[in-house]
Amino acid sequence: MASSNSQVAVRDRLRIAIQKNGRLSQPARALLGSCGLTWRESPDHLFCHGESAPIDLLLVRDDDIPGLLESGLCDLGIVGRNVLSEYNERASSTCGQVQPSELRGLGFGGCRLSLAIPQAWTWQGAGQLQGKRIATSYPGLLARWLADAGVDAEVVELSGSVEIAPRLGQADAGCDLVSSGATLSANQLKPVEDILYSEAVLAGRSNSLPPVLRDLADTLVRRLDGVLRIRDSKLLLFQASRHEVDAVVRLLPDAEVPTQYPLEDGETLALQALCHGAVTWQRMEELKRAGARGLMVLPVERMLA
Ligand SMILES: Nc1ncnc2c1ncn2[C@@H]1O[C@H](COP(=O)(O)OP(=O)(O)OP(=O)(O)O)[C@@H](O)[C@H]1O
Ligand SMILES: O=P(O)(O)OC[C@H]1O[C@H](OP(=O)(O)OP(=O)(O)O)[C@H](O)[C@@H]1O
Ligand SMILES: [Mg+2]
Repeated sequence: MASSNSQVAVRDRLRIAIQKNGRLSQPARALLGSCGLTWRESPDHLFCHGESAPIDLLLVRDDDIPGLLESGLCDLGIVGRNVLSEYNERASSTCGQVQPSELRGLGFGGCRLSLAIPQAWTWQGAGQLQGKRIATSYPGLLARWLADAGVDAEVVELSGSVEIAPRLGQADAGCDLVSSGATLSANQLKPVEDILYSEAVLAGRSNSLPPVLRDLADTLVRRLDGVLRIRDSKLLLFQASRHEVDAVVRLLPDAEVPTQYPLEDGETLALQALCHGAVTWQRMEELKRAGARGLMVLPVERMLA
């Protein structure tokens, strides 16, 4: 994609690209929404004007996001690590501008890029692939893995339905995304090596934005950090006698240091702790046995560090 740094210089609104239709579309929108962003809705359009902040949304094919970032037409993007890594793997062999990099893992869209062989084969290691044909939509990442393993194999590039290639005789093995493994087993394949662990990531060109856009991007990333940090967090409120507090706090290794207030009797403390792990009924009962009283578990809506 051609360079367009001049367009970056004149823009004063941040642009963030997300997938238009697909697995990452809704979770990406929801995540940005929980950062306080709203847009003028236009379901059939590819550009949504930001209302709550000068941050506009671009709705595109996920494969196009790294290129939009590299060209400067877009400032941030939400895309699978698999797509970003493949783009950078290919770009590194051609050289060019500042490549987009991963700024944050976002905790959804989890899957693996795995090498899969016919179920009838017994896996004996990478050497078994010497001289074989491997179908994939990720030729850059696969070629890198093969080179690292010292294996000379033919990479057969397909844009989709990779799992059917061995059945059709188009390839001997495949390399594709795996989540439940159902698609592989439906095609009589089995995963033998994981090449990449992927999830949706926030991507951008760090340190290359003009000041106005960088301030907007920094604000958004700070909000995002707050949202990600509390996503599975709960606020625990309880009381405990002074001599039992240590025993209760030992049961909260995933909590931040609790805030403590002495009550009037001088013996009881009121405590509040931000807990980052699951607070199940069983866990509450253990806390109660250790001396916690009046336990309350509250959702955390927002947090700004
Ligand atoms: N089975 C899966 N389970 C979980 N996440 C997946 C799975 N398959 C893909 N993903 C993740 O979701 C991303 C988007 O997948 P999707 O199938 O919607 O992409 P696509 O068909 O390439 O869409 P587009 O039309 O935008 O090009 C993938 O790049 C990957 O990061
Ligand atoms: O391990 P599983 O849970 O079966 O998931 C893996 C499948 O999911 C993705 O395909 P998708 O369903 O998105 O179809 P597409 O590649 O044609 O878009 C991926 O390309 C695999 O084929
Ligand atoms: Mg795609």
